[in-house]
Order: sequence, then C-alpha cells, then structure tokens
Amino acid sequence: MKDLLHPRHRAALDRFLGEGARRPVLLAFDYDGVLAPIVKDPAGARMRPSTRTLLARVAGLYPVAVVSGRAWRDTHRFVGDVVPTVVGNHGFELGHPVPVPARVLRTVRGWRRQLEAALEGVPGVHFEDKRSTLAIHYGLTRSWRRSEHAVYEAANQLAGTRLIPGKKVLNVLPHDFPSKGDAVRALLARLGCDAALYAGDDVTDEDAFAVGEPLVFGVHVGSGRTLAPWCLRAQEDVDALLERLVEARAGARPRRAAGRAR
Ligand SMILES: O=P(O)(O)OC[C@H]1O[C@H](O[C@H]2O[C@H](CO)[C@@H](O)[C@H](O)[C@H]2O)[C@H](O)[C@@H](O)[C@@H]1O
Repeated sequence: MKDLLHPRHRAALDRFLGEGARRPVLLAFDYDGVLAPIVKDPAGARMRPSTRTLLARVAGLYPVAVVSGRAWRDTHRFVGDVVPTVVGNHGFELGHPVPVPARVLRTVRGWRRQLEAALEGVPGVHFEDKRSTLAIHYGLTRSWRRSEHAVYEAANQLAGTRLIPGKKVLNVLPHDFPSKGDAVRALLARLGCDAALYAGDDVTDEDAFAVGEPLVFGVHVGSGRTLAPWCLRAQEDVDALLERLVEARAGARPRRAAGRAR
C-alpha cells in the first residue's frame, strides 16, 4: 500500500483525475472511520467541521457518494445536507431507503431473537437493527475480547448469513445481498462516470476495493491488510485528500480549517 499523500505519489491522483481533472469520476467515501472518526457510541459519530466544509466543496465540483454499512436514514442524517447520493446497508439501499422484503424482515428478526437469547448476559453487547441487516456491537467494555468471542460463536449458528467483521462490530447480512462493490458499479452506470475513487477503512469496504482498476481507485484509510493499492495513514488525513481534490478541479487552494498539513 502506498501513501497517496506522500509527495512521491502526487502524480497518481492527478493521473486518475485526468487532464485538467476533467475526467468524469465518482468520489465515493465510507462514513465511519473515513469521513468521521471512530467513537464508542455509533450515534455520536460526527464529521469534524473542517471535513464537513471540505466535503461540501468537493460535492460542488464532482459527483460524490457516501457508501455506508449504516442504514440509509442514519447515514443521510449525518451527510445528507452536503452529499447528494447516500448508499446504506452495505449497498442494499442504493441512493434511497429501500422497502425490505417481508421474507428478509422475518429472517433478520429471527436472527435477532436467536442472538439475543444466545448473548443474554454477555457484557457490552448491543444491537443496531438496520431492518435488512444487523450490526452486533461489542466494544463497550474492557473485556470486549471475551464478548467478541461469544458474538462470533452465536452468529456462526445462524443460517443464511454473510458475516462481515468490523471495528468491534460484527455485521450480519443476508447471504445474497448486494455488496459495496455492487453499489459502486451501479453508481458508475447511473451517474455516467468512468471510474470511482473509493475511500474505506473496514472489511465491508474490501468489496469495493475488489472491483479494482480500471473502475476503482482504492484508498484504504489506516493500517491493516487490504486489496486497495493506496492508503491514507490515518483518518485525520481525509481532510488533506479532500483539499487535493478541490485544488485539482477548482484550481484554487482551499483555506484549511484543521488537520495535518502535507
Ligand atoms: O461502512 P461504514 O459507514 O464504515 O459502517 C460500518 C459500521 O460503522 C458503524 O460502526 C463503527 O463506527 C462506530 C462509530 O464510530 C463505532 O462505535 C463502531 O465500533 C464501529 O464498528 C455502524 O454503527 C455500523 O452499523 C456499520 O456497520
């Protein structure tokens, strides 16, 4: 993985954006851990004001989408005022809330009941019910590793799932659900774009990175194994990436509100 912001790699982003940064590209960002720092309480995951300002500028210059594992409504609450396209539930809610088929609702409710029974009394576990998928959070106590073990044991008993690990969370999806990779392909076609820069930090984002070049210019945020060829060293660096994107298309250097200078 090469640091996209290192001066040595400056030309890579320019090449992706094309002559005069005029190539029709989509900029797609994951929410948690990319646009917003990871915090203990999912309800409190907010973008820094500097990120919000820069993201709004970027969205005025390029097609922009936020592709999240959260429910569409939840994600839209955080970014809907600055970003026109929001994708929720790991790719299932493509640009708008999608009615959940009764069969899926029944299945997901059944999983929740089964998990609640199996995990009763396990400290720090809480469910984020996104109707078509579930997230089991287990990072709230010091002994979270023991809770993690119990969560995986319980989830492995469920039928028909795709389990996607995350940051102190296990995502439980119907096995035949679309992925973030499917969502990026669909958005490219819908928005008439040649390729997407996709920035993500988590296992669920690997589906988008797996699409690979020439369609996806993958940027992994933080350390760890990934299919993305590029990285940002830390979540704080997202502001510098957004600045570069503004600078490339608007030709002006935006005023920095905060974050690391490069
Ligand atoms: O695809 P994403 O937008 O990155 O969604 C992945 C999961 O993000 C959220 O959980 C993560 O962020 C929380 C807030 O920082 C943190 O408390 C939690 O430990 C992280 O796993 C979200 O709550 C989940 O539903 C998403 O699946």
